[in-house]
This record gives sequence, C-alpha cells and structure tokens, in this order.
Amino acid sequence: MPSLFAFHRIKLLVLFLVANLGLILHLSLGAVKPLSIWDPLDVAGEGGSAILVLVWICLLLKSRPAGRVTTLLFAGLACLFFSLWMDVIDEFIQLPDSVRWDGWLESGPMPVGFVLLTLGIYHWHSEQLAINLQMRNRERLYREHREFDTLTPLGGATYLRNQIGSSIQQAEADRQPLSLVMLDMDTFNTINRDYGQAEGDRVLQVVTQLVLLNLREHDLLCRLAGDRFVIVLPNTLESQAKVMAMEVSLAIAHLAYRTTGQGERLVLSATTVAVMARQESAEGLLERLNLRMAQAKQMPLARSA
Ligand SMILES: Nc1nc2c(ncn2[C@@H]2O[C@H](COP(=O)(O)OP(=O)(O)OP(=O)(O)O)[C@@H](O)[C@H]2O)c(=O)[nH]1
Repeated sequence: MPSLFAFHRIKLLVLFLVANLGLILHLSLGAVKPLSIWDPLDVAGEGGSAILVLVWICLLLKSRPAGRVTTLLFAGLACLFFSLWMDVIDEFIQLPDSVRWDGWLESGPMPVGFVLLTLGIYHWHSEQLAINLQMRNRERLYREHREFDTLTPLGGATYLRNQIGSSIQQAEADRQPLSLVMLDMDTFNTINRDYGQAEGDRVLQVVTQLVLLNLREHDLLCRLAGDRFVIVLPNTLESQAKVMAMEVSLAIAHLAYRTTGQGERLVLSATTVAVMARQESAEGLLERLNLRMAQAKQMPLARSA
C-alpha cells in the first residue's frame, strides 16, 4: 500500500511555505534578540507545543485517507501550529513597536483552528458511526486495537476471553442463555503446503467474511488462533447454537473458492461445535469448547455441532 503521506503532499507544502513566510516576515522587519534575553521556559513551552502539534499532524496524515474530515482536522491543527510557531519566533526576533500585526498572527489562527478542529471532529463522529456499522460482529463496545488480528481483522484470543467474561456476566444478570460456537478448518495445513501461505491467508479472510454474513446483529466472531474461530452468541440456547454451527459449516462447504494463481477450485470444510455456558469462568467455558472440538476432530462423521 502506498504511504498515505503521498496523498497529502500539497497540504504539507502549504504549511511549510506559510510557516516560512511568517519567519521571513519577522526576519525582514525585526532584529534577532540577544541570547541573554531569551526566556528558556517560554522557548521550551511554546517550541515544545509547536513540535507536538506537528507530530499530531504527521500522525493524522499518516493514518487517514484524504477527504473532508482529514482536511478539516489538518486545517485546524495547521492553524494551531502557526499560532504557536509565531509565538516561538517572537521569543527570538524583536519587531519594531510600530508593528501591530504580530499579535494578530499569534492569536488570530488559534480560535479559527479550534473551530476547524471542532468541525472536523464532528464529521469524524459521523464517519465513525458508518465504520462502526461495518465493524458489526467484529467488535463490541470495547475497542483495543492491540488485541485485534491484522489478517482477518477480528478480535484475537485476549479480546475473545475478555468478551466471553463480560458476556457470561451479562447473561447471568439478564438470566439469559449464552452459547459459543467453535469453528476449525479441516486440513488447512494442506492449503498452505500445496498453494502457499498467502493462499492460506486468503482462505482465512474469505471464510471470515462468509461467517460474518451468517451472524445476527449481536453475535461476535473472534479468531482464537490459526484456523480456529469462536462465535459468541448471547441469548442463545445450545440447540439454537448447534443449528447456527451447522449453517456456518454448510456455507463453508458450499463456497466456490478458487485459488488466486491457477483458479483451482478448493473444497473447503470446517468442523464446528457448540456449547452453552454453565456457571463457570470464561477460561472454563473455552476449555470445554476446545475439548468438544478435539472430540469432534477425532470423529470425522460428527464434525458439525
Ligand atoms: N496461511 C496461514 N496459515 C496459518 C496461519 N496461522 C496458522 N496457520 C497454519 O494453519 C495450520 C493449522 O494446522 P492444523 O492445526 O494441523 O490444522 P488442520 O491442517 O486444519 O488440521 P485439522 O484441524 O486436524 O483438520 C498450520 O500449518 C499453521 O501453520 C495464518 O495466519 N495464515
């Protein structure tokens, strides 16, 4: 993927030019102050703040695609940076008393920047609501990006354990059943072996999409490890979970998956098992689910639920 910075070159160029214009204006009309009257505290405070705002700008441009939200956030931060930059320059360059505009350059862009930032954050909020919809079935109200697997991208084992823990508590409080379904691809290592790791990765991504399509609004899919996934099913009895497990298994078996290289048709299959939570810890429930999976893998004819 090309660096997102590439899309923002013009913005950075404009900021660079405007910042330098301010500096040149000061240098052309004022005189450099003697070192003895520099105030190190002011220089450190204002200079440090300006540098931090520059870091925010870089992180923003490095992580966001171009568009209205990015432009507003950038414009807001650029105004803040310019105000702080003028403040820093003021520490080193003495302008004649007749000059009045320097105060405007220092204080004017700051409120404009805050207004632009507020607008940007408002539109960011609307954008995030749309993204949340896309993330349905992938995350709950709790987000911790370090617990997300980058390939699929689903919550990993730590995220899953935390979510099972909170789902158990919620189920007990609501006096509702909670079930889990585990899904493990069959002979997945042969795909890696015969078609390469990248093809295996693609299979995992496609299977993830397919399983997500089979879930209800409040269900959660996580990747426990390798080719093993777990679905958390609130308000669900074991019998209902078994039906869902069967449906997911059938969907995978009926998927017409073709390899990216030669377009060969791969027959995919997964073993699925379901358990309902009893009065036990998240770890205990997950252990029982793993045990059920180990038993199902040993009985090839009973590989669903
Ligand atoms: N492509 C790819 N392979 C992975 C990833 N994580 C784990 N694997 C591989 O997945 C394979 C899983 O192998 P096994 O646990 O034997 O599973 P299996 O081949 O499906 O065998 P059974 O489950 O017994 O049917 C191993 O070869 C791992 O190296 C991944 O992120 N991408």
